Amino acid sequence: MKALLAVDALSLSFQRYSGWFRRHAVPCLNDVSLTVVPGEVHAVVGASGAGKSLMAWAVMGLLPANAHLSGTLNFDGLPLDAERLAALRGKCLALIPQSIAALDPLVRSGRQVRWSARRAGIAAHRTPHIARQTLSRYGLATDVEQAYPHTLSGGMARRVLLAMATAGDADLLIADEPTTGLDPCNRQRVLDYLRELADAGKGILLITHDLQHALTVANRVTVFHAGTTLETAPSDAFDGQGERLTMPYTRALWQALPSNGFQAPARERTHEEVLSLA
Ligand SMILES: Nc1ncnc2c1ncn2[C@@H]1O[C@H](COP(=O)(O)OP(=O)(O)OP(=O)(O)O)[C@@H](O)[C@H]1O
Ligand code: NI
Repeated sequence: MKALLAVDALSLSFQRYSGWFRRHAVPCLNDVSLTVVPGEVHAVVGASGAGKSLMAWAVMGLLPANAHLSGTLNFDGLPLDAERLAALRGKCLALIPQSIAALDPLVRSGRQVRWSARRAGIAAHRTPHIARQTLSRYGLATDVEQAYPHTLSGGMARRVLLAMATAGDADLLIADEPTTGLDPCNRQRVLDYLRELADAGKGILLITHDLQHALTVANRVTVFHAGTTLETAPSDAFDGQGERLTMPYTRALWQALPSNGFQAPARERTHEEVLSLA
């Protein structure tokens, strides 16, 4: 099936000044590759600082000016250059950002969702209805529409971000840690909703720390480590002792889950050891 999103050999570094004139490049991503096809939830898992959010920002064209990017990004078979990104962002590609600081503190939640719908090209007279419908889908009552972000709990604010990203019915949704701070019931509800979107033909890139919960909805899982993609495996390969997983690091992640008895490796591996198949 044709990929909705194809990230190929993506590398990223930041230019930093270490003196008045001395510049050096700080590498953050190296040879990151993955695809998202319509109808799938593709989970991206990996430790904190592995580069998962940076990849999301790179796809959305939201990196700061000192970022240097190489490799290719394709959306629906065509290169995702700056011009195309500007036209598609919010309409065809949407991001649920990791931080709730992305909400505007001075604007009521309902209005922010209406703006997102408007940016996605929905006619102005339809946006109040769409905003209400989207918020209620995530269990947010009408009073949340009137609330400013600082009066919401962390979990409620996260669901407002989710409503903003989904109000425009984008084909590709990148959800960066969308369940952080949610209670188990709401967490599963959000994951199930992402699954429903995929079943309706959308492509979902689900960035998470939580392999166990990701596996309840994902078709495929890509494992990130120290700025690179180690392996992409189908969800059903996360089974037994992980015999169908290629990389020892992926197997170790699987075996360390509570349901597998917290089998921790004897010692932490170096990055070189993680990259090797031994
Ligand atoms: N603007 C920036 N300039 C320089 N380095 C940065 C910048 N933004 C992020 N980094 C670095 O890039 C690395 C990857 O960060 P990123 O936020 O993508 O990790 P992550 O996998 O999303 O982690 P988490 O699971 O904690 O969200 C980190 O080491 C971070 O310090
Ligand atoms: Ni992140």
